[in-house]
Amino acid sequence: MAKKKKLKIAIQGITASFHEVAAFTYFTEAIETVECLSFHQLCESLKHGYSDYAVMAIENSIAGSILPNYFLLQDYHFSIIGELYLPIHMNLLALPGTKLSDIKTIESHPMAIRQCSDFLHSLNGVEIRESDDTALSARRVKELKLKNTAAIANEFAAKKFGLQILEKRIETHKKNFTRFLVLAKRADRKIESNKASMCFEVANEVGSLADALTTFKDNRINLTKIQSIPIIGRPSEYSIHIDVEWRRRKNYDDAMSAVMRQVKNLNVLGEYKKAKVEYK
Ligand SMILES: O=C(O)C(=O)C[C@]1(C(=O)O)C=C[C@@H](O)C=C1
Repeated sequence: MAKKKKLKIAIQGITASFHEVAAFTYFTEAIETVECLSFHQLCESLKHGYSDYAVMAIENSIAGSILPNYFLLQDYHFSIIGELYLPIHMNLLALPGTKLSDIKTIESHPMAIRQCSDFLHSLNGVEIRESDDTALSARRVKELKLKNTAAIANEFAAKKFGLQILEKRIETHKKNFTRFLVLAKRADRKIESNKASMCFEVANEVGSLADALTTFKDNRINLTKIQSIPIIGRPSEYSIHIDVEWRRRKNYDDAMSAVMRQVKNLNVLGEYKKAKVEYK
């Protein structure tokens, strides 16, 4: 029997990155990951068909929204077909035999650095360097035998690249999670959805945003996220991104047909199944 082809999933970062963990956690079928060293590259991979889906971090419970990714969602017109909340545990990794006092430089992905700011502020005289990916930083320490550099990454990266964990769980708050979106080129009509993401613009007038949000409230639609996104070239004007969830589909449909008349440039970015936040 012919072997079933594995789904190709674009991830930001390399093997053992948090994106790879997110991809293997979300998909139950056989997958292979397509490594991308930026979120822009990840979108290009999906756009040109080098991957079937993409997994994209969108917000973190310590570091907040990844604003550039909201722009990418608007620009690429992909469909959000799912989401995942992944618990994030950060570790400081170094070559075996290294002591914390040997470390002169710490490098990692900027979102990882922001999640460990309390720990990093407690160190003196250590240079913090941003990289494209947590796992890539770990691999660099190993491959270049960097004796005075440590990487912030997960425990899989420690194992994969043969590094020692110098400090465990250095995230500023132990209940730390990153929300990832699963993107496809087209919407999947088979998905039984109870959550949606959308963006729109409102007139710069008293109450225009409040009116639109009240429409959701009146239809018993729960707002789970609101993010304003600057409109480039129109200073002080914003596009509003919201995530909403519902119990009864009819409530959502009713709210949408009313909201459509209250806002401009309404763009539904995806309807999908809401994920649970499970702390470990
Ligand atoms: O560097 C990684 O390992 C990533 O997968 C990127 C990323 C991010 O973009 O937020 C993913 C999860 C964590 O929040 C830290 C970094």
